Formats: sequence, structure tokens, C-alpha cells
Amino acid sequence: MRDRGEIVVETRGLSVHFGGVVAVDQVDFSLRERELRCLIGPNGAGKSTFFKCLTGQLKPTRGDVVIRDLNVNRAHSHEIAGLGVGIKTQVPNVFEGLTVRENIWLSARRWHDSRRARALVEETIERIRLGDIRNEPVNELSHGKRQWVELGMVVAAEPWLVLLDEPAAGMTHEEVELTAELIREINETATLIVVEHDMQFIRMIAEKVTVFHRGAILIEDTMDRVSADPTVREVYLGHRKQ
Ligand SMILES: Nc1ncnc2c1ncn2[C@@H]1O[C@H](COP(=O)(O)OP(=O)(O)OP(=O)(O)O)[C@@H](O)[C@H]1O
Repeated sequence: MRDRGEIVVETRGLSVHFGGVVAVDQVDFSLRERELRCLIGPNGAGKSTFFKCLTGQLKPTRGDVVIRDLNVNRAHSHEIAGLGVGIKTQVPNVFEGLTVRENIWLSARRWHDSRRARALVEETIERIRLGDIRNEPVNELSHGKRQWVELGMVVAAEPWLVLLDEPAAGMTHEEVELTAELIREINETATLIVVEHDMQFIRMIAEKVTVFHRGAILIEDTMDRVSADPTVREVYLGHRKQ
């Protein structure tokens, strides 16, 4: 693993309750600059709820979310994006009737003047390998390609921190491989948090993995150590039997 910088994302005693359900239970989490961290765990473990607190989609019941020394507990998603954070949620965020290029342009132009945005669109199309489909309307694309357009929209804003919720969901094996490659490339310039179910995909990208179970962090370690851990195996296998 490469040398790590300062802590850029931190949660302290973070809890989210939905009525009687404790979805996130007093989580202390920290992420250093230039890390690529995967959040995994069985269904209902609390990953998405935790992720939504980082992106401003949900407000914590208790505790704090700190991004680069700024408490963002009460911040909305657009305010968090304004800090230079690129967010891809599970809900699609593309403009269906517009082309790939137009979608990426809108994202780039949101944060940059038109000259810089034009350059960023070209860079992004090349970086995310969207050249062949640049003029196609997004609503005519396969599911996998649409996910890449969304990744392009995130990258076009030049974020220093990228938060991705299930970027490989519903993709073919080949698409998953390319997505892993893209994510590793994005990590050359940005810090990442990736929530994902697909273990094969996680193996392709993961350095350090945080495993959630029942709203809390069960273990945090390299993918090799995590997959060999008997408790983690039990949690996953036990879950699959249900
Ligand atoms: N809006 C909500 N209202 C009530 N309960 C919720 C809500 N969102 C999540 N939960 C509950 O909180 C717990 C954690 O859910 P969460 O979606 O965060 O888990 P997850 O690890 O992301 O699961 P998955 O992998 O299935 O997406 C679950 O028990 C879930 O049913």
C-alpha cells in the first residue's frame, strides 16, 4: 500500500435510527487522502445508510460526519458536492434524452467556465472510454454503459473525493473488469469510497476493506485478511442460507 496522507473523511459515533431500527450504530470511521476504501457487508448491514450520511442524503440521528475538518452533518448533497466531492448514488442521475457528451458537458460546466468544461469533456470521454458512444442518447444505452456515463459525470467535475454506491451493479463480467480499471485510474488522482456487493469486483480494486455488520464495523483490513476471517465468512455464509 502506498503512503497515506491526512485524514480527509471521519465519522465519530455516527448513528442512524429508523424508528426502532438501528441502521448505523455508533460508527467511528476514518479515511486518509488517496485511499481506495471498499465498504462491504451482507444485506441490511448498514452500508447504504452510512454512505448516505457521507453524501448528505440522510441526516444522522447522532454523531458527526467530518470532511476535511468541516462538520457536514447538516449539509445537503449539493453543498457536499460543492466541497469537491463526486457522488454516484444507486439512483440514476443522468439526463435521459441527452447524449453522452451533453450529459458530461452539463456536469463539467456546473463547476467550470465553458473553456475549461470543453477541455474536461474531451478528457473525460477519453478517460472513461466513451468515444464510440459520445453522440448517442443516454436512454438508448445498455445498463453498463449508462453506469460509465455516470462515472464520467462524476469525473468531469474533477473531484478530490469520489463516493460510489454500487458502481458495478448489474454489469456483465467484462464491464465489471473495465469498471475496476477505471476506478483504479480515478484513484490516481482522487480518494475513493466504494460500496459494493460484487466480491469479484472488490477483489479487483480493494486495498483496505471495511466490513459492516448490524450497523457497526465488524473488521477493517486488507481484502485477503478479511476474506480469510472466520467471522466474516460466517456473516456472509449465514446470510446466504436465509
Ligand atoms: N428508510 C428506511 N426506513 C426504515 N428502515 C430502513 C430505511 N433504510 C434502511 N433501513 C433499514 O436499515 C438497515 C440497514 O439498511 P441499509 O440499506 O443501510 O443496509 P445495506 O448494508 O446497505 O444493505 P443492502 O446491501 O441490502 O443495500 C436495514 O435493516 C434496513 O431495513
